[in-house]
Order: sequence, then structure tokens, then C-alpha cells
Amino acid sequence: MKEYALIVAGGKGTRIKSSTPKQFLELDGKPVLLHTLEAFYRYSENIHIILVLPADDFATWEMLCTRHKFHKPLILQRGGDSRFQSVKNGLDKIDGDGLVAIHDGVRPLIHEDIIGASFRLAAVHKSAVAAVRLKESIRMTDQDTTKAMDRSRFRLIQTPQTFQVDLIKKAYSLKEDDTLTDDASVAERAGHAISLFEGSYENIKITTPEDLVVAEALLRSRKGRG
Ligand SMILES: Nc1ccn([C@@H]2O[C@H](COP(=O)(O)OP(=O)(O)OP(=O)(O)O)[C@@H](O)[C@H]2O)c(=O)n1
Ligand SMILES: C[C@](O)(CO)[C@H](O)COP(=O)(O)O
Repeated sequence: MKEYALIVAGGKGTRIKSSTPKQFLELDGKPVLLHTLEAFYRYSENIHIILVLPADDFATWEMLCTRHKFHKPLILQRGGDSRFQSVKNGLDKIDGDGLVAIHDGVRPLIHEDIIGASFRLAAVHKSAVAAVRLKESIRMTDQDTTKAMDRSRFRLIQTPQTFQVDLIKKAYSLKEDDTLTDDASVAERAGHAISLFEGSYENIKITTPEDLVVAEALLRSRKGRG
């Protein structure tokens, strides 16, 4: 089955408060996004990568990304005003069937084993979404009151989120809704059951400044492990 990776890197990174979008900030000597792309090519030299870049200054980001030569060229696409729009634009670049792993460009610590597991499981279950258990207690808050919750019933959801191409394209053809924060919620809204699999605590999303420090430390420790 044909395998695609749809890497969304079209955001502005407002929460990290940097003038350069966070996917292009340097992490252990190279841009965050390059770490992410390299992990997918480590998984497979034959994977088809669609890379969604910010629509503002698209030509600049395009030049930056094509300067680095991979053995298989990236398929570039313009992002939209929301992650939903960026994923939808990226899916437009896929013709025919297969499986697509949708992944945040700002999760540079993704490991090729997780990518492989997501494709294997999606081939069987039509969807495969990386998730981890909570390591802390949680409470539900409601104005002035709070209530302890059973953490064993919850998962933190990561990417990759891998789907059959036709399923996820149809799901993204429905109307955008702000409450749909990931691809699993978009597929679920379209009536599909979502299969979870074990992600990794290392697969962090660079969202706020301290995440860069943690990512740098994790990358160094990986190098130390060889
Ligand atoms: N319009 C958008 C918004 C987000 N993303 C991508 O979706 C992933 C996860 O989004 P998030 O961490 O929220 O990124 P930003 O939207 O850039 O960050 P912020 O919400 O802080 O502005 C990122 O790789 C980001 O580049 C995208 O492709 N297009
Ligand atoms: C897709 C995602 O990374 C799964 O955890 C997450 O929902 C993105 O959220 P954000 O608020 O747009 O960063």
C-alpha cells in the first residue's frame, strides 16, 4: 500500500513568542522541521512526503526547504489559517488510495519505530493514533468547583495520526469546527472509530519556550545512547 506522510508546518507559533515560526528555529544545530523530515525518511526512503508550509512568505520557506536535498523530493503545499485548513490543503495533494500519516512538523523527536507502528496498525484498523498515559493526577474544573478524575481513563494524544486516505479526505471535506483539535476528532465526527496505539513520552510538541530546552536535552541523550 502506498504510504504518505503529511507534515503540517504551516503555523505561526504564537505561543512560543518568536518572530521566526517555531518549526524553523534551531534545535541541536538544525531547524526543528529538518529533524522531523529526517525521521520520516529514516523510516522509509520511499515514503511520499507532503510538507505544508506557512502561506505568508511561502517562497522563503520553500527555498529553505528545497535547499536541503533528500533522495526523494518533498511535495510542497501552502498552509491555511488553521491546522484544519493546512491538513485539508495537504490532503488535496494526494491522488488515489493508500495510508497517510499526519504529523506535526513541531514534533521533531518522533522515532521511526512509532511511524512504522502507525502504518502497520492503520493498515488493519483504518486509523492509528499515537497516545500516552497520564503521569500526573487530573481534576475537572467547573467555575468554583473541582473534581478528581480517574486518570486511567484518559490519554494524551500525539501525532502521527495515520488513516486510510479516502476516509480522512472525506472527513476533512466536512465543515471546519474549532472544537476539532486533531485529525482523530475530524475522523470521529465523520463517524469513524479511532484506534489508539502506544506513542512515546519523548515525542513532545514544541509549543512553549521550555519545550525547546527539553527537546535539546532529549536529542543529546539519544546521541549519547548511540
Ligand atoms: N495554520 C496552521 C496552524 C498549525 N499548523 C501546524 O500544526 C502543528 C501543531 O500546531 P501548533 O503547535 O498549534 O502550531 P502553531 O499554530 O504554529 O502554534 P500556536 O498555536 O502557538 O500559534 C504545527 O506543526 C503547526 O505548524 C499548520 O500547519 N497550519
Ligand atoms: C494535533 C495535536 O498535536 C495532538 O495532540 C494537537 O491537538 C495540536 O494542538 P494545538 O493546540 O493546535 O497545538
